[in-house]
Order: sequence, then structure tokens, then C-alpha cells
Amino acid sequence: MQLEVIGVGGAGCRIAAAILEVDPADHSFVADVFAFDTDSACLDEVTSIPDPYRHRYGETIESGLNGNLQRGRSVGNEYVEELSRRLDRGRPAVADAFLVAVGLGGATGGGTIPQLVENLQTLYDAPVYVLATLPAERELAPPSDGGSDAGNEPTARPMAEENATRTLEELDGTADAVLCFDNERWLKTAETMADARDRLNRELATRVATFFSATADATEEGEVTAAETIIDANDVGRIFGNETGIATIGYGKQRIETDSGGSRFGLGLFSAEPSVETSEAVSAIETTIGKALRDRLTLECEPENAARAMLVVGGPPAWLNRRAIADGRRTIEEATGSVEILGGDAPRPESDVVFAVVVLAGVDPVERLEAIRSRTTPLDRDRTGR
Ligand SMILES: Nc1nc2c(ncn2[C@@H]2O[C@H](COP(=O)(O)OP(=O)(O)OP(=O)(O)O)[C@@H](O)[C@H]2O)c(=O)[nH]1
Repeated sequence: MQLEVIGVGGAGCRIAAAILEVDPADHSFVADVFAFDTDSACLDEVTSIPDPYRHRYGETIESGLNGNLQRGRSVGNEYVEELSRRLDRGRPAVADAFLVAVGLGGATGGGTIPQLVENLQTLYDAPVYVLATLPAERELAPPSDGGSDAGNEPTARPMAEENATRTLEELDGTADAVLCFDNERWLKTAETMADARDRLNRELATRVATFFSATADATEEGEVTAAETIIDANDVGRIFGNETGIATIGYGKQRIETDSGGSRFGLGLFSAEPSVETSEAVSAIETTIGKALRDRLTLECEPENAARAMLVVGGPPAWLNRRAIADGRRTIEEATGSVEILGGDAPRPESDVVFAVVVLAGVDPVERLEAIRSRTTPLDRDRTGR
């Protein structure tokens, strides 16, 4: 499948750029990448996105909206048509889906994307998925006294959780699904968002790219090996759903021996066919699926609270042991309590890793989101008109 990736606001633009940077040449899933921001300094940084696809809006705004979501909404409202027109520089009409990246704690991204998503839903038939970061708790606090930055942000965003809750409420019923990344969970002790963001964005982009590239056709740059079970845009749509469900991704990989030790290439006299010890392949697949399910998800949740799940296992074809993949699927079934599960494989002849991606979707409840909501004052229904 081919995605139109649109980053809005600082986080959104940086994440969109990170995705473009890891889009694999042999299975490219990125049709176009756009970066939209009110802050020109941020747009200047995302140089991997070609200039015509970077767009500053709200010309009178100096350097972002500083978390003022109400202002963000009115700016979003004013500029949504302009942003939608900008997309005509790409190929939105033939995209299989839109992926709109945003940091939920902010005002530019948070203020604009509900309206942008709604507009995309009106203009195009393709589903619109939101890729959203949740704010870290340390962002809420003012800078610490005494010079030690002990994990407190140089610039606090006291409204970040409130903004996140409001923006998720606004997206409810418009975005097909919201794929979340929890900054809090991925930051190290005493690390600031500013210090960590490039690392976090690479981690997130790797997961997004590994998953979506499994749905992309091989380009001429890649050696073509057909997947046994191909996953496509329809499968992704089935798993993500269209009711603004929350989704999270788990990822595991294991490097394998490909050019020495005889594990990949058979040394038999009569065969140059790759041969792999079954036990090695089974073990690699078990390990990676275990990691994907049990190591950090992009948003932690109880797997049994997922309504749907997808497992993608990839690597050199000789390593993709059918029985191990089927067993892995059963592991996911058990962990999730046998919800609707789709599986696929991603043969990568040139690769020296076996990997697994698990997507859990329609997750409800999510403890972390409940906690953020519980700290947010009840919605002012008069203000939003809902
Ligand atoms: N993972 C990740 N999160 C980020 C990054 N930058 C910011 N964030 C998060 O996103 C939230 C919003 O920050 P921005 O995206 O810069 O905000 P904005 O949408 O540009 O809005 P304003 O700055 O208020 O105009 C922050 O509170 C952080 O939680 C980033 O590069 N990566």
C-alpha cells in the first residue's frame, strides 16, 4: 500500500521526516510526505522533506502557538483549505491511506488535525490514520530549580495532557484509527524531550516503516520474492477499523548469520539453495514474536483489551518457517483472547534480520489514556458545541 504521510506541528513534521528517512527503497510505502507548521524554524529543520512539500501557515504567528489549543483550533479552521490544497502537489487521490502525524500535547498540530482529518475524509475515499504522540509527564512541570534539569523540560507544557485529551475527543468519529506512541514510556530517566526526540522518532519510524513496508509491493530495486500471505491496504483497514480505535505497535528483531557459519547457505555439493536449520529458524521467529508482544509497545496496553491484531513476520525467505509463524499467531491469539487476527509475511532476501511486528488495534480501555483523561477537567461542551 502507498501512504500520504502528513506531519503537522513540530512533532508531526519531525516524525514525518523520520518515516521518510527509513522508508525502504526495496519496499517503499511512502507516496509523499508533507510537513505543515506555523513555526518556520521547525520546517527549516526537516530537510529530508523536499521544499515544495513543506509549508508554513499562519504567517502572523511568530514561533508556534505555545500550547494554546483554542488558538490552534481557530488557526486550523482558517487554514485547513489551504493545507488540503497543498496536498495536490502530491498524489492524494491515488493513496491507499493517509497517515497524519501529530504531537497531541501541542496547539498547532492538535488544533489543526481534527479539521484536516475531517477534510481528508470528505475529499478522498482512503482511510485516514492518525499517528499521535502522548505527552511525557515531565513536560508538564516547570523547569527545576538549581540548575539541575533532572528530566524537567527547559520549556514546560503545562497544558499538554489537557490538549491531548481535547484533541483525541475532537478526532473521535473522524479519524479511522489513532496509532499512539507514548513519549513518557520511551524516555529515559532524566532525559528531556528535546534531547530524546530524534531517538524516539527513529524508534517510532522504524516500527511504522517495518509494518507498512510489509504491505508495499517490491520496487525494481529489490529482489522479488512473493510473500506466502500478502497483506494489503484492505487487511490494514480491517485491523485498524474505522471507528477511531486506538492502535499500538510492537516490534522485535534478531540478527541472523547469513554469510558465515553455514547457517543460511547450504554447503552441500549438489545444492546452492539456501538452507537453514529448522530449529534455528523456529527459535528466531519465536524470539522476535515474543519481543514484539512483550517488549515495549508504542503505547502500553493489555493485549486482551485489543479487538483486533495483526502479526507480520519478515526476513530471508529460508528463515520464514511456516509452522513457527503459525505457532506465533497462536501466541497472539492466546495473549489477546482470540480476537480477530490477521497474519502476513514479508520475505526480504537481502536482509540479515528476522523481524516480527504485532499491531494491536481497537484497544479499549488503555490505562495510560484513562490516567491522562482523569487529570483533565471535564469537557466544556458549550465551547466545542458537542
Ligand atoms: N516523539 C516526539 N514527540 C514530540 C516531538 N516534538 C514534540 N513532541 C511532543 O509533541 C507535543 C507537542 O509539541 P509540538 O508538536 O512541537 O507542538 P505543536 O503542534 O507544534 O504546537 P505548538 O508548539 O503549541 O504551536 C509535545 O508536548 C511533546 O510531547 C518529537 O520530535 N518527537
